[in-house]
Amino acid sequence: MIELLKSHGVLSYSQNGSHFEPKPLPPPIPKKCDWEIDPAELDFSNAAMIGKGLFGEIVKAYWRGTPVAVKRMLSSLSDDRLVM
Ligand SMILES: Nc1ncnc2c1ncn2[C@@H]1O[C@H](COP(=O)(O)OP(=O)(O)OP(=O)(O)O)[C@@H](O)[C@H]1O
Repeated sequence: MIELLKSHGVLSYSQNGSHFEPKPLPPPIPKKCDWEIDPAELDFSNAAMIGKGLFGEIVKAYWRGTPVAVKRMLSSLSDDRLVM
């Protein structure tokens, strides 16, 4: 088992080289993902509704000049007590 863990790089030598120990965990993933956009960059000046679902409406807006579909939660559902 030790050999298997070593071969997968899960174990490494301790600092003084006397024994193997688990590798330190990588740093946590940052909260803001790189695919997350800043809502302030959405341009709704020529927005048009293009669809509606149970929880929200879909509007065509622009992000950095690119047309995008934005789902906006229905205001009737925006009360925290109703959001699951
Ligand atoms: N990316 C998109 N581009 C164009 N139209 C879209 C896009 N996403 C949704 N729509 C339109 O909006 C309608 C509703 O989409 P939505 O994702 O809200 O549906 P839903 O999954 O049924 O909704 P809900 O999860 O709120 O019940 C779609 O049927 C479609 O006509």
